[in-house]
Amino acid sequence: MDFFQRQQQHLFAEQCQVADLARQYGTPLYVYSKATIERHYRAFADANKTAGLEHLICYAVKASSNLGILNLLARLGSGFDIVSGGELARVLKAGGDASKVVFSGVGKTSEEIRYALQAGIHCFNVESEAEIARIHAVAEAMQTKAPISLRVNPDVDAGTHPYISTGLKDNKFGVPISEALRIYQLAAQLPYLDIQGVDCHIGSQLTEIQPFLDALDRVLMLVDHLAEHGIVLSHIDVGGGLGVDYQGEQPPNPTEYVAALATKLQGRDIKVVYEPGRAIMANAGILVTEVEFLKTNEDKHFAIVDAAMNDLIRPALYQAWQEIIEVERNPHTSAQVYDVVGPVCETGDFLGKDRSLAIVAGDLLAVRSAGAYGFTMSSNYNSRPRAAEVMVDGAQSYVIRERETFDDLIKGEHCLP
Ligand SMILES: Cc1ncc(COP(=O)(O)O)c(C=O)c1O
Ligand SMILES: N[C@@H](CCCC[NH3+])C(=O)O
Repeated sequence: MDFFQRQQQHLFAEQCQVADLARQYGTPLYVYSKATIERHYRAFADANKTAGLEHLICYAVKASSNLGILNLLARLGSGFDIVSGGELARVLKAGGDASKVVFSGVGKTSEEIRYALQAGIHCFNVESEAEIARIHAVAEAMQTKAPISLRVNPDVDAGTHPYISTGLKDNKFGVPISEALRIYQLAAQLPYLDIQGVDCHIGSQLTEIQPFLDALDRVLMLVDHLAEHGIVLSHIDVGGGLGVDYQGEQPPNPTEYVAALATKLQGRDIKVVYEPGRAIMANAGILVTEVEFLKTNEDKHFAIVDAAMNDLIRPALYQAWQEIIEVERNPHTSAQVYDVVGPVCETGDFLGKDRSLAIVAGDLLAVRSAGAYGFTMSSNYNSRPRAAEVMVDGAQSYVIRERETFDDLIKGEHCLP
């Protein structure tokens, strides 16, 4: 039975053999499905059209920033949510439209602000008063107006992992919603700023709709309050955060999510901006790895694989659970419970614990739901070259990032003279 037949949710529609890809491109290997990315993006876009909402979908580049993926999304009409000058460079290189870019993040440098203004982005999502002053100063020096939204913190519990919750008052993101009117009034006085909207992102991997709706209620109250004070906004950025099924979670799908927001937005003449990352990419990608050795210490069985925490850090960092399955069923062995670990010198280097797998050395495993915050969070720790990335398109596959070589690892470094 092959990998795709075993996919219960048919996330990869292509009839392409993962084992063939692993043989062709080597492991560890990130494999993405073009059809799945397109389907997920269109689910957001179509739901907005159905609801009759004026909208802009700004894919969160941090989820997966490969040029091939950005290019695919740009061709579908997507905008982009960026958090650095580097992400803007990627978007532009991939053919993204700068006028559909929103720039989030608490620590934008003057250089990044200048670059974004030169490119002509849609909006800066401003996260503090100090940042307002900085953006204004850069815009003034360039004799231009900077489009801004204020990221407000509605103090809503997203009910997600504390490391990926962003909308509580003790998180570093945004300004307290109670301070927003004063800060908008301050910004309205500054001649080189152009107030466009309001922004709110309460966290990632949300599996319930209610926190989104609670946050939107608070933001809408602010929008009305601002209008009473003569500050009329042209968009509401609802952020990203829609969760996915890693381990049987049942988050609303993009259609249900957009429909629920739309009920609150009915009758309002305001554009909605979305910043989805995970919902588009997580279940459009897998990480393929080969079993190097099987090892038993006392009662514990380990499958030592050639991918590690440097390739996929989510299990180590957030105790995240991602399904691990055999790429091909091995008829010559029976299932055993393993910790699936990498070669990195850290006890926390695991991809999964207590997984029942029927494997021998040389077999291939696939870590599912690895398309978001997988490759983008990878590193060269332990001087390990980063994996290749491949896009599957029907029966075709394309390398969208080549595997790093040992030489790549030492480029730009110098011994002492
Ligand atoms: C400001 C902002 N927008 C969008 C996203 C994308 O979130 P997600 O991948 O959960 O959709 C994030 C990450 O949490 C974020 O911080
Ligand atoms: N990196 C996180 C999500 C962070 C979202 C960024 N604000 C994850 O893998 O779940």
